Formats: sequence, C-alpha cells, structure tokens
Amino acid sequence: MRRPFVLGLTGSIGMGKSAVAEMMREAGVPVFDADAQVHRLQGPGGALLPAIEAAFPGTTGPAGVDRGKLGALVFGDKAALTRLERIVHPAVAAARESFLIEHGGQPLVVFDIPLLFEKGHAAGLDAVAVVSAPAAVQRARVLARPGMTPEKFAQILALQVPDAEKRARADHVIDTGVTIAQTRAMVNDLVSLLREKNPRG
Ligand SMILES: CC(C)(COP(=O)(O)OP(=O)(O)OC[C@H]1O[C@@H](n2cnc3c(N)ncnc32)[C@H](O)[C@@H]1O)[C@@H](O)C(=O)NCCC(=O)NCCS
Ligand SMILES: Nc1ncnc2c1ncn2[C@@H]1O[C@H](COP(=O)(O)OP(=O)(O)OP(=O)(O)O)[C@@H](O)[C@H]1O
Repeated sequence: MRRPFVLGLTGSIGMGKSAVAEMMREAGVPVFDADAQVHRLQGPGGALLPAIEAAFPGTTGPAGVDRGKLGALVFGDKAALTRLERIVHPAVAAARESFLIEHGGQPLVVFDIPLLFEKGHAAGLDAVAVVSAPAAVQRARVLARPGMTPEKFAQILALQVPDAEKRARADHVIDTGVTIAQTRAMVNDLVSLLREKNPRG
C-alpha cells in the first residue's frame, strides 16, 4: 500500500513550532498533533483514564486527568514518569498509525511531536524538521507569556535537548527568527520539495 512521506516537526519552547504547524496545515498538509492527542486521551471520558487512575489513584475525575496533580507526581520522579509514559506512549503511537491510514492517499503528512528528540520518537519518520530561532528571540517570546519567569524558563530549557543539537540532527531547519512571510515561504518551499521528492507519492 502507498504510504505518505512522514515529516517529524519539532522545536524547543517558544521557537514557533505551533505557528509553523499551522502554516503546514494552510499549505494543505495533514498535521498530527501529538500534544493535542495526549490531551484528548486524558480529557473527559478519555480512553486512558482507567489505566491512569489504576496507576496513580486520585488523579482522574469527570473532567479527565488533573494535570497539575499528575504532573506533581511524575515530574521529578523518573520511575513514576516512566510508568505514565508506558500508558500514554503506546496509545499515541496507535493514534499516529490510524492517522497515517486515514491520510494514506496523501504524498506528505506531518507529525508534530514536541519531545521528538527527547523521547526518541524518530522511528517511522522519513525526515525531521526543526523549528528554530536565535536564543534571544526565543527568550523574549517565552518571557512575554503570562506567568512565565526566568527561573521556570531555565527549568524547562534544562529538560530539553539544546537547540544547537536539534539543528545538527535535523534534516531541515525552519527559521522563525525572521518575518512571518519569510518563514511561510520556507515552509511552502519545504512542502513542495517533499511532495515532489516523495518516492512513494
Ligand atoms: C504529566 C502531565 C499530565 C502534565 O501535564 P501538564 O499540562 O501539566 O504539562 P505539559 O504536558 O504541558 O508538560 C509540561 C512540560 O513538561 C514536559 N514534559 C511533558 N511530558 C514529559 C515527559 N514524558 N518527559 C519529559 N518532559 C515532559 C513538556 O515538554 C513541557 O515542557 C503530562 O505532561 C503527561 O501526561 N506527560 C506524559 C505523556 C507524555 O510523554 N507526553 C508528551 C507527548 S507524547
Ligand atoms: N517568522 C516567524 N515564524 C513563526 N512565528 C513567528 C515568527 N515571527 C514571530 N512569530 C511569533 O512567535 C510566536 C511563536 O510562538 P509559538 O507559541 O508558536 O511557539 P512554540 O514553539 O509553538 O511554543 P511551544 O513549543 O512552547 O508551545 C508566535 O506568536 C508567532 O506569531
């Protein structure tokens, strides 16, 4: 069966990954949003609620997972985070497979995976694009968010694979330290290139 070319899309906090994913959608590319999928699976009536409740009693309810409560249990406890990941990641992988089947007739699909390098999610991807901007631009964007502090920003950065390493490991780098129009042109060029070059398309 024909299979689309699968482009993984990632980037560190504040680099503009969401904006680039939206540009991809506007270019007509189906985009699988891993984060949104996790939220659905953990949301009201979500398929993962029974397994999460069994492993972490008291962390779920009619509104779904209490993310604050569960986060407090797993962030800072490696074994607990691993237990949670063993519940969440297979379900996300299954959703990705369904997405691929649903969009099997497309030449190109995008998997938007925030923790692509951190969690070793590169299997099954034909190429990886990293969204990147200069550190000063990233810092200014993140610190402009409500409730963000330099300390929180530093903590999050410490958990992420450094931008320089992501860029070095990427097949494509999308620069968002430029104008929106320039980034959009880069996105459209990349989409055209991958659609044309897709050996399976
Ligand atoms: C524990 C949960 C419920 C907390 O949710 P909450 O909305 O409070 O935080 P959010 O998801 O926005 O994450 C906060 C920060 O932690 C990082 N983070 C989230 N999950 C992980 C993880 N498994 N390993 C390392 N960092 C992580 C995120 O990149 C982000 O920077 C949630 O993070 C979760 O279920 N994580 C495990 C599933 C997972 O790995 N998700 C990543 C996408 S597949
Ligand atoms: N050239 C550009 N390309 C993309 N975004 C840009 C550009 N110039 C400015 N921006 C702005 O930068 C911001 C990037 O934030 P965005 O939330 O998309 O980052 P993110 O990487 O998705 O963050 P996170 O991964 O933490 O969710 C947006 O508000 C976007 O409008």
